Amino acid sequence: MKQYLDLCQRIVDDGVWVANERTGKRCLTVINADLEYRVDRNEFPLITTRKSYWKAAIAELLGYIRGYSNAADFRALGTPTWDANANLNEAWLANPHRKGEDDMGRVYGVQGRAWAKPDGGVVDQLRKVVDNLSRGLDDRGEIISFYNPGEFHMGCLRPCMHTHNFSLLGDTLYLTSYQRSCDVPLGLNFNQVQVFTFLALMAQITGHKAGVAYHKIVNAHIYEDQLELMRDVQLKREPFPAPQLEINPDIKSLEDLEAWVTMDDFAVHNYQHHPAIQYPFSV
Ligand SMILES: Nc1nc(=O)c2c([nH]1)NC[C@@H]1CN(c3ccc(C(=O)N[C@@H](CCC(=O)O)C(=O)O)cc3)CN21
Ligand SMILES: O=c1ccn([C@H]2C[C@H](O)[C@@H](COP(=O)(O)O)O2)c(=O)[nH]1
Repeated sequence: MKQYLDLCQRIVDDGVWVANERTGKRCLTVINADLEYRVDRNEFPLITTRKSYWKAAIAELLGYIRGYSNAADFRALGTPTWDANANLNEAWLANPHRKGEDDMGRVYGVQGRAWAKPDGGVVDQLRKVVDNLSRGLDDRGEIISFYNPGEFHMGCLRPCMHTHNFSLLGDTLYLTSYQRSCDVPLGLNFNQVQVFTFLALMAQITGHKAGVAYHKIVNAHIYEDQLELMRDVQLKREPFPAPQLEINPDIKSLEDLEAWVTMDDFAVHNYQHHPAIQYPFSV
């Protein structure tokens, strides 16, 4: 929690105002942040200085793992977080590649599970990583990348957390995740949960111990209409100790994640938090 608050304070103290054309808003911005999550100690990096809707964050991750491309599928899993980008962004609404209500296009999980090959067929990046790790192999390229510039025009948003790189040291699995753009009040609250949970789940289904997850962020920002709430409310609060994440031990394979897992297979223990803060969301 301290590293999150330090980053928020750093943006407030040292951030530079940058105009963002896509949203028409200004963002207070810093470049480069390195966060670490101790999955080995089960220190779940949930924000405690406001109520965090962690189930929605895990639902998003599960949707990416399943390769979803439709906001309705995300809603069915338990998160409305893709509704606005799928249905309220003018540029995407006018895009001829959009296949109707709720379509997100070729974003995130579509690239992770079905990256189109120029010579036909698709690459299932996640399947390859799971198969290698399951037999104890780290080929130094256990990478899942959602960043496909050749298909940006076919999706509602470029991926923000764009690359997940897994590593094996002995029987311990590590994850390094890269994020190009981070809405610190809203997005990071979710992304921390996702990086932690992704490592915990991958360790569980490939039969390894979970180690540390490293989260590398390039552009970390607070939108102008979020600043007051962050500076004058959230940053004035004292954090509570980290809670713990419990994952149903019956989840043993990628097929389990695809077929039957729901948010009921996740529980958080000892989550003490301050009251919710509703931050404005920029589409
Ligand atoms: N501007 C922006 N920020 C983001 O963080 C973001 C995007 N756009 N677009 C793509 C996804 C969608 N994400 C989202 C979208 C909404 C919330 C949100 O409204 N969170 C609320 C409540 C969530 C709930 O009730 O389930 C929160 O208080 O955390 C969070 C992340 C993260 N990403
Ligand atoms: O997982 C996510 C997804 C999105 N965001 C934020 C970061 C930015 O504020 C917007 C995306 O806008 P771009 O113009 O494409 O950078 O969404 C996030 O923090 N985490």
